[in-house]
Amino acid sequence: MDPNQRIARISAHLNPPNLDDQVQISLNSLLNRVGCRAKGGSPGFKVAILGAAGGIGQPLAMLMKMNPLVSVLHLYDVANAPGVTADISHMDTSAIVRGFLGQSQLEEALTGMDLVVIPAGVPRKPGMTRDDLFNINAGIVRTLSEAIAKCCPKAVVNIISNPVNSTVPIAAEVFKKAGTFDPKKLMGVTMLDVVRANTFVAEVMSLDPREVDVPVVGGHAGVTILPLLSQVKPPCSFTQKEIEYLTGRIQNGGTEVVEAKAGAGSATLSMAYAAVKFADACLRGLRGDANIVECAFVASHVTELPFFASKVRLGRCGIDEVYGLGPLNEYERMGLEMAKKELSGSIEKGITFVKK
Ligand SMILES: NC(=O)c1ccc[n+]([C@@H]2O[C@H](COP(=O)([O-])OP(=O)(O)OC[C@H]3O[C@@H](n4cnc5c(N)ncnc54)[C@H](O)[C@@H]3O)[C@@H](O)[C@H]2O)c1
Ligand SMILES: O=C(O)C[C@H](O)C(=O)O
Repeated sequence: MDPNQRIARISAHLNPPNLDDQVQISLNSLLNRVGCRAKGGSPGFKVAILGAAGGIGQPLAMLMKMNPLVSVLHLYDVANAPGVTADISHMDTSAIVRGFLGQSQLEEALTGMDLVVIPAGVPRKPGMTRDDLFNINAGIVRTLSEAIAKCCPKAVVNIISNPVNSTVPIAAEVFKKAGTFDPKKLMGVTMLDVVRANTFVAEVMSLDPREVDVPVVGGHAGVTILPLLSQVKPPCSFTQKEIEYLTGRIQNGGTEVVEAKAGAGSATLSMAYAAVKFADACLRGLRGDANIVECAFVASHVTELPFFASKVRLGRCGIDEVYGLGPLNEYERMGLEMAKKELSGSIEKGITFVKK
């Protein structure tokens, strides 16, 4: 198709001829006011990465710069943000990149953002649990969330910093205090568990990992990571030995990388890949694409706990629907009880940290 014809077709889609200008403007301002994106809004999204100079932040920034849905990319860190920004900004893709260094530039980094991705914080070393990171990362996530509440309260927020089972409740509590909490906008990123589960199941079943879809629910630490192998697509039948091997490997995927890196940090490259996969799903949802379904750790009524990871449908306002768990087998029901027990303490710890 001739490029001019293509532009005309796209703009007709963004601005349907049956809406007169005044109606379109009112619709846009109404949707903006409730924190949703309108048809006819900017074709690109503004994305900030907080912790952009870190092990995850750098490859994540590179992959986001390659994403055609991103028009503006803000890279914030307390160290080395200018260097990473200069480097990434030379890539010949369309997103405009700006760097922000240190607390004094945090508010500028956040103003006007549609999506904020947070990989700021310290990673594990061998022998540590994710909860051992709480003392340092809880404060970092609280500070960053306070700035989000002030500067871009309608942004979708993707939290990567560990322990996710506590940092998401921390962010929620900060937003509640500020009066800006919208459960549709806050998501803990558990996509790496799904990415790992797809890979390991594909290995066992000799499938192409791109064709495998494993729901992983619960949370993001040890036994709270609950792969639902009875719901794998395409349908697979596993032996009990395979189920135990796969469940253990998926739950310990993070530790496998921490030990292999032997003190040099935790998963960064696979995490950047997973973070971009999830961020891209959020952006496609904001754009209005249909049927965008991914797993994430979110405010939830799926169990008695206030937060839980399950499949969610992403849309123009963030999360449009949180799905239930579907039918579980006996092994998964036992796993669910163990997951809930541990999750409950981690969620409470996050909430108490902000309330105290
Ligand atoms: N959700 C997941 O699946 C998942 C996967 C891997 C890692 N993680 C977590 O992501 C976090 C980051 O891991 P990493 O390997 O990139 O660590 P890293 O140490 O390589 O990078 C962290 C970055 O955060 C920056 N930072 C520290 N304090 C900050 C602040 N107050 N504001 C902004 N930036 C700040 C640091 O300067 C650094 O550049 C860790 O907590 C890790 O456990 C989560
Ligand atoms: O394991 C870690 O500490 C990092 C991350 O949560 C992971 O799952 O790789």
